[in-house]
Amino acid sequence: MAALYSTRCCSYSSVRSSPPPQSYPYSPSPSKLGSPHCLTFTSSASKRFLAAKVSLKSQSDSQLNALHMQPQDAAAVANATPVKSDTPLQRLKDEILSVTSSKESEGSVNVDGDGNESTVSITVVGASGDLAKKKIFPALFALYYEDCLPKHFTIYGYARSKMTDAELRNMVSKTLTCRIDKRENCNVKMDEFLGRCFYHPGQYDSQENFAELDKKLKEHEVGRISNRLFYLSIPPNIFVDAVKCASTSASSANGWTRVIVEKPFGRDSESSAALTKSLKQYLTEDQIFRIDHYLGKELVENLSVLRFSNLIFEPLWSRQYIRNVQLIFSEDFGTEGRGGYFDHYGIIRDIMQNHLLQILALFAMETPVSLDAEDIRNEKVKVLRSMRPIQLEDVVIGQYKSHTKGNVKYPAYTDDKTVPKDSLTPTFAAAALFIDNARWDGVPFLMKAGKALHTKRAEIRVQFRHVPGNLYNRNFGTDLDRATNELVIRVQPDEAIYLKINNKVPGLGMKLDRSNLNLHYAARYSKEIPDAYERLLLDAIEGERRLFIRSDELDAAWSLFTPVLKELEETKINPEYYPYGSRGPVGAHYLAARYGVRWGDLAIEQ
Ligand SMILES: NC(=O)C1=CN([C@@H]2O[C@H](COP(=O)(O)OP(=O)(O)OC[C@H]3O[C@@H](n4cnc5c(N)ncnc54)[C@H](OP(=O)(O)O)[C@@H]3O)[C@@H](O)[C@H]2O)C=CC1
Ligand SMILES: O=C1O[C@H](COP(=O)(O)O)[C@@H](O)[C@H](O)[C@H]1O
Repeated sequence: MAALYSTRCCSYSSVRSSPPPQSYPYSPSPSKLGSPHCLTFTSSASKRFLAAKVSLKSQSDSQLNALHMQPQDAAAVANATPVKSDTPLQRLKDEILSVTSSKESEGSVNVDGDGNESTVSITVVGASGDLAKKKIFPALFALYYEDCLPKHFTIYGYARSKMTDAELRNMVSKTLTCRIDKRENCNVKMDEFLGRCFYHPGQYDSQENFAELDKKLKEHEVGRISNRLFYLSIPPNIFVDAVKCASTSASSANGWTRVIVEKPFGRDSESSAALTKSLKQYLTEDQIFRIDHYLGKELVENLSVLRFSNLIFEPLWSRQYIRNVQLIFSEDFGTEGRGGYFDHYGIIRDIMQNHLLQILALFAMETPVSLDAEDIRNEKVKVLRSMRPIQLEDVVIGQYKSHTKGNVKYPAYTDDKTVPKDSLTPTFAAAALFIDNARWDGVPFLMKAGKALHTKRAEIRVQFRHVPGNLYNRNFGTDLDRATNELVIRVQPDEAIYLKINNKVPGLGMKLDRSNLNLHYAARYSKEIPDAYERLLLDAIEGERRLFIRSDELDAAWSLFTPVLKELEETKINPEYYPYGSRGPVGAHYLAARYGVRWGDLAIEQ
């Protein structure tokens, strides 16, 4: 369960610009801020308290509300002299006590019921690789810098490459950066952090090597309750071997063991189901944290806040007012260096089936019962399962070709040595999707994703319907589309949420223009936005599953895309070639036009 305002006590939560409202169940006292110990209390106890309060709500709303409970009050209730068992107060007490004790071994507690301290060991499997260097170690350092990691933690790198601890530290140190807005003691913190990083060389399919790792982890855990997180930052063909060895030879004996799995989770329904089945031989669903790093991005996380905590959006969030929704991803670089991987997957599997579809599900879901991970994921699955099968004619694919600009020659996709010269793999795709439910019936959700385009951007564009009988129609000439409102959620770069409205240009005449009501993050918030991997790693440590993909979500996502992917591949559809650095194939415009849509990112004023 997660709260709208972070319950985390580490300064990570300082991203918010104003304090939580008084009615929120827990505001950390200043003395707790920054203390690694309080991670336990804020994230676990207040969540459990909320769970207890929510489940009791139906019994006696007014009486419970009258209690004005805070976690400290909850603790007081829990310690109070027993009262008659049928009163709301006693029931609340029972609930708090039972929820607190039942899942203790699961949460990121630092102290168990008997006062024993626990420790978290994080093993980055594939530590010598690109993702580990680029994202995982820097994110772990950022969490350490922000005092978000538990007091007792150890980080192990594991890979086949021969490296000493010192060499790993040297490698990692080159990738660490300080926050732009927080540099105080950064070098000291870096040294401290590196001192907690170790390396163990080993094969991914060797029980023996993982048993050696286990031995080393135990030395660091010095008898404390051991919680272990394995991050699989390795190619997918070795996921199962690594999971088998980690779970049988290096899982925790007395705490939790969790495994973060990176995408790709298969390449179609069958391979994904096979992967899930294999993983579940060694892990329960609760132990598997399938990462989609787009879910950790600030503005994606904010989608629910925008929808469910502002009166003005949710009433408009349906076919009645929304004409179309656009999910746009573009990168201004190609697949250079990753061609081998990419050619096996293509842009639909790389971006659409996961990142864009996840955003779509969050955007379109019904109001969840609560912010609990299962409630949110239940609603997302419903959306995915309500989606109409994608028709081949609703998909456009493209591949970038070489282009010379000035004196620079940009390569074609197939110029990459690891890509077959005759590859038809799409580096661009656009698709029209539909959700056949009461809320979204008939509303096109247009997706567009591409590599080697003119810009790097990820955004959600919501185009609203025309104002019926608009008194000012004549001010817009024949182009009524220009008069419709558009909400843009710019996920990256330069995060922003802006709403295009019609406005009178000041003056004696009646001239209208379109202006933006603009929430520009850089202007509004002085804090640096944490990288998605920071949020996701912290959630995995805390056992928060809301931003990870459940297996039924994954199945539903693959069921939607597998048939059309198969059709594209079996019929060997030729991609439309577009120059490196361009806006992509014109076919995307024809596709949009078929549904009366104009891509929002083409407008002059964006
Ligand atoms: N890089 C990125 O930006 C992203 C990556 N991912 C996913 O994250 C995972 C890791 O990505 P990335 O770091 O780029 O991967 P790498 O190709 O860099 O591989 C990671 C490590 O795995 C080992 N390895 C590589 N190939 C093999 C092989 N064929 N057999 C056994 N071991 C191998 C290597 O370590 P050693 O030789 O030392 O054992 C390597 O350093 C992958 O699943 C990828 O799809 C997801 C999103 C983005
Ligand atoms: O998962 C992936 O994401 C990256 C884009 O991530 P971003 O956070 O930099 O926007 C993409 O380049 C890569 O192809 C894909 O596998």
